Amino acid sequence: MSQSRNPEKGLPDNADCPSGSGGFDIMEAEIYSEELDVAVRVVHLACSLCQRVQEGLVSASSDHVKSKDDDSPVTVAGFRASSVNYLMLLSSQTDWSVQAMVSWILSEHFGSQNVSIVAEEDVETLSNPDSAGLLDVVVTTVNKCLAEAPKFGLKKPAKTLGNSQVLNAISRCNSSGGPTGRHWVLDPVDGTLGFVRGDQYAVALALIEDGKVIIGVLGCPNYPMRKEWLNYHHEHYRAMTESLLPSPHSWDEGCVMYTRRGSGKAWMQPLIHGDETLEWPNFAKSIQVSSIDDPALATFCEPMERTNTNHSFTAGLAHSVGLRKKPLRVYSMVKYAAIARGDAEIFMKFATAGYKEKIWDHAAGVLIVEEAGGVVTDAGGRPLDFSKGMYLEGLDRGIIACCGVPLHDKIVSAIFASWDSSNL
Ligand SMILES: Nc1ncnc2c1ncn2[C@@H]1O[C@H](COP(=O)(O)O)[C@@H](OP(=O)(O)O)[C@H]1O
Ligand SMILES: [Mg+2]
Repeated sequence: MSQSRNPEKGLPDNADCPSGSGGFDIMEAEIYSEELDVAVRVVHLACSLCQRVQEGLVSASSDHVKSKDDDSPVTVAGFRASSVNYLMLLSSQTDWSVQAMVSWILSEHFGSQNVSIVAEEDVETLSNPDSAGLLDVVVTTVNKCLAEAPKFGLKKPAKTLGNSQVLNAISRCNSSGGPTGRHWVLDPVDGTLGFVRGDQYAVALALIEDGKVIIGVLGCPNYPMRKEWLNYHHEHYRAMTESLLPSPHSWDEGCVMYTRRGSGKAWMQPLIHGDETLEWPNFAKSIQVSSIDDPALATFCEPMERTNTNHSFTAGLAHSVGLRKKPLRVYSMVKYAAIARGDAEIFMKFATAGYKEKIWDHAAGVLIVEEAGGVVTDAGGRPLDFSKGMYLEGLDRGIIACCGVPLHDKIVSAIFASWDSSNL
């Protein structure tokens, strides 16, 4: 789907939602409206935190972030090998900071006794006395971020948070989910490698109730304005967009996508910049999956890293169903965002046998694709089961997200026909 946007402001110029309803019909909007409102705002705030850190990372590496031929972890020209660890450390700090901030906001808003959070990061390393320096950085980052909360329509703390409050906020995210009750599911920074490389990454927040995903919110801070730019490494599209667009921020302005189960709608909002404030629903625009069902015209996307999926198996599947375009390799849940926005038609992931997919890597993206009109199943054609705790237990081989049933059927049939002869 092509987006017509105002390049001056980076906003859709035909924003098409009724104000005050988050984009949904007024009646519908009342169901889970408070949860959706807070979730969208807190993901915007998290994106702003991540952007600030990522900008620092990219400039610190003075435009010399290189990927090795084998796509193994990033190396930075001018830094010794330990700088890889340094970048990963910065990324972990961001994970903890986002997790603490989201946990604090949700607990303040809904009451900590009512909030169960399943999230990626645990608190062990950070609470170790050897990590005092690390904890200081996280506490400072969280407080700086929370000071900006009112710009996003959220309450900031009366006093800056201390170490123990930040550690408590992180450790409250220790729920393991399950088949009953309400559980928030958070991936504070999904796509760690994309994040440290200044490339695509996502902040993902979902609400699961009685095993079903009810709300999905996906922040994609580097989602490019034109779908072709998803193909380019950040340095390339940054240089390109900087020369084409008036604002230096335009290249990476990103968006937040959100939906509510059963609404049959999904929405995308631009991120705010500088002194702007987040006004609900802030130029939200309805998004829809692509209507392409001819494999020859379809684009499929998959993880960038070959450790996370089997690129040669998907290449074989692509060939057998008649996909002709080069795969779009993108870090993180931005792949689900690309399907929901109609920028790609198929997402396939086949992790190595034994790898257990985590619910926080999929919950928000799956619901957004489904409500935008798409289909998501495992490789056997069954819906993903979010009711079994932190893993997608029972997942059959891999994950297939498609813009519609015809392409999905073709892929699932091709998997059926080729699986036994594959080495998987
Ligand atoms: N060996 C593996 N196989 C499959 N997926 C893996 C994996 N190791 C990590 N992942 C997951 O893949 C996610 C990244 O997705 P992608 O490859 O699509 O960019 C990681 O999220 P994090 O980066 O949040 O840890 C992680 O959850
Ligand atoms: Mg992840």
